[in-house]
This record gives sequence, C-alpha cells and structure tokens, in this order.
Amino acid sequence: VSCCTPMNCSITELLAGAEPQTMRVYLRVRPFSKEELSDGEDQGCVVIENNQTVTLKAPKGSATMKSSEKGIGMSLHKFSFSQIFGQEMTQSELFEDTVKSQMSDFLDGKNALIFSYGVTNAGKTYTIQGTPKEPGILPRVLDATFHYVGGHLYDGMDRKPYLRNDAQYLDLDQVKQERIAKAAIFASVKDVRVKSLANLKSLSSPSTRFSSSPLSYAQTVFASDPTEAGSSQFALWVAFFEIYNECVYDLLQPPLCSKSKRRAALRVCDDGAGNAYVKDLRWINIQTLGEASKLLQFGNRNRSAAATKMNQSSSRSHSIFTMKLLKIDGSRVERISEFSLCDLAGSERCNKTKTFGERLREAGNINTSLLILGKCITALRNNQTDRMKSSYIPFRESKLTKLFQAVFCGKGRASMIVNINQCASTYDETLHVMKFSAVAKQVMQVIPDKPLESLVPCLVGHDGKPLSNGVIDSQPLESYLSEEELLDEEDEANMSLLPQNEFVNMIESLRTKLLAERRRNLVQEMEIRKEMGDAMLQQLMESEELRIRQIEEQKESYQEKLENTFEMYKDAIKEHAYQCAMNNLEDDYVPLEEFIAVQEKVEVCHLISCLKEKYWTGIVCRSNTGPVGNTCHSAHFLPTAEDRCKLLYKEKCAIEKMCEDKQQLILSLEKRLMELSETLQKVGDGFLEKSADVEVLQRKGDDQTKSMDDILQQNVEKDQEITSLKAELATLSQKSPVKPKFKRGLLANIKEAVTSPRKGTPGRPLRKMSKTLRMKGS
Ligand SMILES: Nc1ncnc2c1ncn2[C@@H]1O[C@H](COP(=O)(O)OP(=O)(O)OP(=O)(O)O)[C@@H](O)[C@H]1O
Repeated sequence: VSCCTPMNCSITELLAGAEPQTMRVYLRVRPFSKEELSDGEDQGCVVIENNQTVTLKAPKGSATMKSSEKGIGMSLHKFSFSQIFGQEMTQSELFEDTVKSQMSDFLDGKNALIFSYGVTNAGKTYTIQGTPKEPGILPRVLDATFHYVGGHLYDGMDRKPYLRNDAQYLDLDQVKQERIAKAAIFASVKDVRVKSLANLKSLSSPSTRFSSSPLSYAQTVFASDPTEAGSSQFALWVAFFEIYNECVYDLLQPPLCSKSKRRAALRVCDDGAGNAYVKDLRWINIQTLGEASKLLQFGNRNRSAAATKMNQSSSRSHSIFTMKLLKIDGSRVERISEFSLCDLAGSERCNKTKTFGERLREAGNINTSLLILGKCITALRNNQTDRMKSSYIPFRESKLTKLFQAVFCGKGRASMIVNINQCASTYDETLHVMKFSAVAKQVMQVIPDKPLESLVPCLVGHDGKPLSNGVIDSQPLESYLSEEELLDEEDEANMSLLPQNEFVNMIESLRTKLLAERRRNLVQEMEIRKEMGDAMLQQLMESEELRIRQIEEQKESYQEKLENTFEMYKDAIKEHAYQCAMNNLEDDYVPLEEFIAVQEKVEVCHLISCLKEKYWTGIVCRSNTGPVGNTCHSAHFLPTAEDRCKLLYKEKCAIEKMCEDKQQLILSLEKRLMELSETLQKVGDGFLEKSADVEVLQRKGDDQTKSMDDILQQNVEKDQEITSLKAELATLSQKSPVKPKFKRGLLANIKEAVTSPRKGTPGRPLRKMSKTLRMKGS
C-alpha cells in the first residue's frame, strides 16, 4: 500500500460534478396498541393524504389546539416527506424503499448514515432493530452485506479499522487477543434465546419472505458485483456504542462485575483530517450473521434503558451501530466504507415526561444533543439556501453531531426515518418532531459520484505507525509517532504523518482559511455590534419617549391637582367667611315684625313723653294765672316743677347715656369690621401670591427639563405652604373677636359685606346706620 491519507484528495475534488440532492426524510406511522385504543388515543390526529403528504390535526385539549383557539398558530399542519409508510407497511417493505440506495453506496465504498428520530414509544427501535419475528433495518443491512460478500469474506483478522478512515495491521498476538475478546462476548450471550438468532439467520434462508428473492435483491441493490473484484476480499467489523448524558460508552465491552463501579466513558477524538472517531472503541470482526446477532444482543443488554412515565422500556440514550467494510486486495486495504445506524433517544421534553433527578439530567442531555442536531441541520439548510450567508454550524457542540459531521459535510449520505405514533396525548411532541423533519428535508447533500476509493485508507502497523505493503515502510520509524503520542489530547491531531511539502501546503491553506475565518468573524462581529447598537439605541429612544410621556402625564396630573387644591382653598375661605358672617347674622338677627313693634313702641313712648311734657307745661301756665285755691288744689295732686325738672333731667341723662353707649357700640363694630376687611384683604393678597407662585410653577413645568423628583418635591413644598396658609387662616379666624350684636338695621349691611368681601369696606353702610340711630336717639 502506498501510504496515503484522505488529505491527498480533497473532498471538493471528489464532489466536483456531483449532483446535490435533498436529504431523504421518511415518515413511519406506527399502529395503535390495544391499550392506546382502549384509552381513546385514536382521535384522527394523523391523516396520510398520499405516500408523500400527511396532515396533522390537533386534538381537543392539546396545546396546539389551545393556541389555535387563541388565534396563535393553526390546528391543521401539512407535511411532506420523501416517502410515508403507514401502519400496514412491513419491515421488509420499509427496508426495500428506504435503505436500498444507501446499502448500495455502502457496498460501493461510500459512507451511509441512517438515524431514526421521534418521541419515545414511536417505534424508532422497532424500525432500526425490529423484533425477533420482524427484524428491522439493521439485521437486514447485515444480511444484505453478507449476501453481497458471499465467498469473498476475508477470514484473517489482521486488518482492522483504525482512527476514522484508516486500517491497522495486527500482528499474531493482536489477532489472538481479538479472537479471545470476541469469544468472551459470544460466551456471555450463549444463553440468549436461540429463536431470535434463528430468525436473523432465516433472513438469509431462501425459505423466508425477506430472502425469498435474495438473488434478485442482490442484483437490484448492488451496483457492482464482488465477483468482478477478482481477488479482492472483504472484512466486516462492527462496533456498538451509546451516547448517554453526553458520554460515549462502548456497548461491546464486558459489563462490570461490581455494580458500584462506573462504566468507562470513551473520548471522541479527531483523526487529523477533521474526522471525529471514538477512541478505544471496540471493533469486532464478524464472519456470519449469527455473530452479528449475538453482538447486537450483547450490546442491547448493556444499553442504558430507564423507565420513564411514558414508556417503561424507553431507552434514554442514542445508540449507534456502525459497520465498517474493508475491501482488501492482497495486503492492501483498498477502501473502507462505513454504515452507521443511529437509534436516537426519545425527543420528548422534560416537562412532558415529568422526569426527576437523574432522569431529568438524562432528559436535559438528550435534549441538548438533539437540540444541537437540530441546530446543525437548520444551519446547514440556511447556509445552503442563502449562499451569501455562512453561519456557524455547531457540529462540535455535542458528541452526536461531532461524530456525524463528516457525513453531513459530503463524506457520505445521510437519511432520516421519522417515527411517530398517532396518539392524541403526544400530539404536541409529534408536531415538534414533524417540524424538525420539515427542516431536515430541505438540507442538500452532495454525494460523490465516485466511490471513496480515491481516499485510500492509511494502513498502520500494530504500533500505529504507517505501513507499506503490509510491512514497515522504508521511512525511519522515528519519523512516526505512536497513536498515544499522536492523539494525546482530545481533538488534537498530529500532522507529522504528512510529507513535508504537504505539511507546508496544509499550513498555507490553513493560514488562508484562518485569515478568511478571522475576516468573516470580524465582519460578523461588526454586524452583531451594529445590530446591538441599533437595538440599544432603539431601546434608549423608546425609554426616553416613555419617560417624557410619564413626565407629561405627571405634569398634567400635578397641575390638575394644584388647580383642584386652589379651588378647594378658595371655596374653603369663602365658606369660612360665609360661616363667620352667618354666625354673626344669627347673633344679630332681629325679626322684622319684632323690629317694627319695638320701633312703634319707642315712637308711642316718645309721643307719650311729648304729650306728658305738653300737659305739664299747660298746667304750670294755668296755675301761674288762675285762683290761689285752685293752685293749692292742683299742687296737692301734681308734682312740683322742681320734681318734674328732676325727672326730665334724669330722663335726658338716661337718653344721653344710651346714645353714648350706642355710639361706642357703633365705633367698636366699625373697628371690628375694618379688621375683618383687612384680614380678608390679606387673604386675598395671599391668594394672589399663591396664584403667582402657581403661574411660576406652571411656567417651570412648561420648560420641563427637570426630573420628576423635583416636581414632586415642589408639590410637597406647595402642599406644605397651603397647609401652613390654611393653618394661618384658621389662626386668624380664631383670633377674630366675637362681634357685638346689632339690634336693628344691620342685617342688610352685613349681608352685603359678606356676599362681596372685597368690594369696598363694610364700614360705610354701618356708619350710615349709626347716624340714623343717633338721629333717632336725639
Ligand atoms: N410499525 C410497527 N408495527 C407494530 N408495532 C410497532 C411498530 N412500531 C413500533 N411498534 C411497537 O411499539 C412499541 C414502541 O416501539 P419502540 O420501542 O421501537 O419505540 P421507541 O421510539 O424506540 O421508544 P424509545 O425512544 O423509548 O426507545 C413497541 O412495543 C413496538 O413493538
């Protein structure tokens, strides 16, 4: 063998001229179980329109239906697939229609990958592995491979897969070890039901339905006949591993004796050509279908199967069964092709399965790798649909996608079998699966026309150093590094296997790629920064707008509050003044009838006194001119002049005193009224000042640049001022002396004074009234 690596022939060269095709995505709808039917799960959620179109109808109570009732989303969803397999489709029909082309690729030296995707209990394992009675795709692929190889099986075990695409030459000791390991596995599966083995074997038997036409199958499937390969022989090696909680476990390792011991997790490394492989994974050479069946059963026993709420036998890991077919020509390994069948874990979400603790962690990790798979598929689709866009594909973010990266990037053909059940209770999850598959269906794959023969694998010796023609190469051994040295660190590959000029070329191309990547990153970063900047600016503008709106609203409400307060204040003062006046009126009020009666009485008294005076004056005149005897007689009955004078004088003094009192009363009333008007004046001035303050505040508010806090502060201050003003007013009101009572003629004047407190002084009408009184008194 000439020592060559995949780097000798670039994948772009290989793909040149190849037609891109969309990824094939198949749908398989499994039948209802008896329990599901009795539970009323059949609600016509899945309607297969034709062999490529299916309609999903949301059942009542599903989240999808609830959303559609709210006007978000639809209750009907249509999906198209490469082909749809209904519940009546058999395993062999599925194999014929789905795996045929990939099987052909595999036997032709190309890589193939099939993965089954769906919620738990949807039939993924049934599709991949099947049951003893109804074998699935995997045993059928193995069967077909053995059919193809026929008598060209390489029975030596000294050519073994190495790294991802290379082969290793084993010495006798190593071959012996291989045989022992294989025997140990088979020994532990001795007690396994022979029935399933018999069923698998029967696939090859011409008496079974599947193999009733093995010859015709072989003829239609295989593009090339192995007999044409002349002396070439084929070796088939298989590995079976699982990815559980983002750790890779070998399912072909003997189980640990102690239950407390933890299984060793394997590392996913890079082979130096960008291909990920599982380091230290056990590869077993198989010679018959029976051996393959035993390995499958051995691996299945090892597989982590945990009960979940939805399915008691639900498997919580992604299990991957990989076959490597080595085409050996003498000592040369001409080519290696790989066929992987991946049974993904259920795609259900944590909340749905109601998982806790360890189960929750499992669900999280399952979802992480499925999420990354979804992201990769979406990014691949986006990059293909928009050539200007080259978004990052996160293959390296999960073990699953890391291992399948090469296939997705053109080094093989991938296809997906979507499994769904028709249960109403899992409708929302099923819809999620369907949406994922709709994206996957748009992914383009460029499959090389030629087999990967040009990517001749590198054959290395038992120590991991390259060989030529099955013997140690003429190059000095020291120039090669062992595998341990080569891949000491995860994902780190040693390039020293390459010739110097290629090494330099590779460095150059890597540098160019690096520069391009950096430039792309820079552009991307700038775009992101710009987007972020725009978003932030937008956010700032929105918040500024909101703030201004809030200030405006606050200002308006504050002004309204102020106006209300002043109105209240005005009303309160008016009310207070009115109350004061009314109190005084009540005190001074004299009913009109009483007033008239008293006035009449006073007039009558006055008339009587006048009459009396006139009478006495007449008597005095007559006694001075009449007979003495009459005079003596009159003097005996009537008071003397002196007495009358005294009486009159007394009356006069009393009247004068009364007038004086009245005068003083009028003066004190005038004085108090003056004081009241002054107070009212002051209050009025206070109003004016406050109004001026409000105007200033309003002007300030109009020029608003101040923050809300300032305005609120001013509000508080103004409120305090108003309170103090009110207090001041209350104090003033208390200080006002009690008005003396006006017995007569005051009512009209006081009323006038109260109703128009600011117009003129109330003193004038009162003075007028006092004058009248004085005149009357005199
Ligand atoms: N096409 C089918 N015809 C008949 N029975 C089926 C079909 N598909 C699935 N089943 C049955 O449905 C049940 C669930 O299938 P299976 O275990 O393959 O689901 P799964 O998707 O692999 O679940 P998990 O993700 O939990 O492993 C099994 O009993 C299986 O035999």
